[in-house]
Amino acid sequence: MALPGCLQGGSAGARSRSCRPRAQRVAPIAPAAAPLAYGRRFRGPQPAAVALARGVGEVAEQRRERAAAEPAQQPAARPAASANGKRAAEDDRPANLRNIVFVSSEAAPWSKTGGLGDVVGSLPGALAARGHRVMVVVPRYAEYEDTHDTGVTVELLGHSEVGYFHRRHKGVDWVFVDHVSYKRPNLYADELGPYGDNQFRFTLLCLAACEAPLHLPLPPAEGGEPTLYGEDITFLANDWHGSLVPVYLAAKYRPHGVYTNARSVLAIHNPHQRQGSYAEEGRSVNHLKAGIATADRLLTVSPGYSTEITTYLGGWGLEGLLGARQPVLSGIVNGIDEDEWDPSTDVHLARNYSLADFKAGKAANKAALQKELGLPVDPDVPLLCFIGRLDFQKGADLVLQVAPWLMSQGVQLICLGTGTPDLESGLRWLESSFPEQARGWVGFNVAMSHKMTAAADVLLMPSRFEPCGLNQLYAMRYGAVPVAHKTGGLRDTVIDFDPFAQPPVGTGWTFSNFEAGGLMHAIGTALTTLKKHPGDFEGIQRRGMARDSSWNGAAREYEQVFDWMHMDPPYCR
Ligand SMILES: Nc1ncnc2c1ncn2[C@@H]1O[C@H](COP(=O)(O)OP(=O)(O)O[C@H]2O[C@H](CO)[C@@H](O)[C@H](O)[C@H]2O)[C@@H](O)[C@H]1O
Repeated sequence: MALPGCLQGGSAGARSRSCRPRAQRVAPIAPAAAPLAYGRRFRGPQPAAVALARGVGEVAEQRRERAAAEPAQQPAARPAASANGKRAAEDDRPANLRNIVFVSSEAAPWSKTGGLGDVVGSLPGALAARGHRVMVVVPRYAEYEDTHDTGVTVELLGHSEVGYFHRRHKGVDWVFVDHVSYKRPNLYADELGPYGDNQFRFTLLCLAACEAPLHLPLPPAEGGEPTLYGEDITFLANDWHGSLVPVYLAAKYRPHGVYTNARSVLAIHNPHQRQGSYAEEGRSVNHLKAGIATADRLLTVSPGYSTEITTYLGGWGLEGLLGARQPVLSGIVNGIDEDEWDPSTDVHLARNYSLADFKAGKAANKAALQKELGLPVDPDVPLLCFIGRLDFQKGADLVLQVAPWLMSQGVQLICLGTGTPDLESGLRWLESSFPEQARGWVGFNVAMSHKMTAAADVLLMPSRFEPCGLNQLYAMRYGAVPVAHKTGGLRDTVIDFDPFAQPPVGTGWTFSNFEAGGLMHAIGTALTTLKKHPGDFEGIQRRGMARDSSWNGAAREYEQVFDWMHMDPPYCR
């Protein structure tokens, strides 16, 4: 297949006029020598220079010879060992065990600005627990504790030398790419806007991730000598930051016989992200578009959103391309990190609780939060919370719009978020206008987000669009009832309460019209149910808490996508 037009004209990092870089551009692909021990470097005259001189074709030929002489470790032969000592149940073992490499700009707990960090912090562990060998490649934004320098460095994009730090945690190889451009106070932007070199920074990440399985000898989960992941890789690239992985596989590696058995999935968590100053206005290369055009499979984080994204209203200008690739576009609802978000063990809570004693547990957490924030301590006043980025997506403006009406309903409202200056000012206005009833916490505070989720009766999620949404999943697990806009993943995960169904069904309320009236109507119904039909409200809480939000089910669906993908030839050859 010819490479699509969006790739022609070069990328921010490679500035090549052609899709296929010349042989000398691929120097970092190391020759297939014996596996490298920790501490050996690619810099200097040896491997990189040798690879340069030989060209990638020769390197690939050597790999094949070596593979014939020493058959590579077959992932499928490994036992389903795991992360936290957990093992996939015997009847729930994946048909094919794979070498999976995540490429992401964030992974909690090391780096997180939102839901992407949560997902990449927890899904890899679930896949490792099912027996896969899993590596996650993320930037090394800071000096992370408990990571060690592998000593391996590779020179990429001309003169940019990256190093690799490593930690084995929850059965996963966490690999941190070290480069000076990642060492900034924030991940993507400062007060002047997105960093001007973001495209370079994440081009570098993609290349470093492509090189890691070839260069980085890591100890296998079951112990023993370090081995390379090799070439038989399932890449899982996330958002625009990882989008050049499929491009490089298609344009740089496969044409030279490297990664011919590798495949790539592009997971779209949020297409409405700024990658650089002008990128989204079409005046620059669009990495996400390039990834969509070249990945073997596409994923979004809910079935609902996978449909919305192919429409004019949800595609952010990419709906045509996404529509054309709809046959390979799947939607899988996120799971949650059940260790971090568990009310029975959560270290941030004033009192831990479970389904058995949730009413007393939530009452204790509500009182503690009211006291901490200087609100009147009152068990009977309904407590509504909002947590999220203060931007166009999350609909904080709608919450502020209905706030005066809400206050007249005799509730307490706590909002936590950070984002655009106007909405941050809005939170301050809320608190100063209604000091007896409202708090607006401007900032990113994980502990506070846990406390609020435990204390809340109702969690507001009036997102304009929402690929999946995690806060409503956390809320349900903590017995807070979501009131959400009926969009994307919120539509898929929040089931409207139906008091007439036998037995009653529902885990919250949604509203269809994105306007103040829609939100007020849904909140009004929730408050009436809470006050006048407490038994019904408790049933909603119980069903939410019992909902299965584990990653294991989602991991199974990911495996299905991987299996389909590996049955097909590469999309771009
Ligand atoms: N001020 C603050 N203080 C503390 N914690 C805060 C915070 N603001 C946000 N958070 C936390 O950040 C996470 C946000 O996750 P979401 O899924 O709701 O949104 P996000 O839009 O970032 O993610 C994108 O990717 C995810 C993952 O796929 C999709 O679910 C989502 O729809 C998509 O937009 C939650 O863990 C939340 O608690």
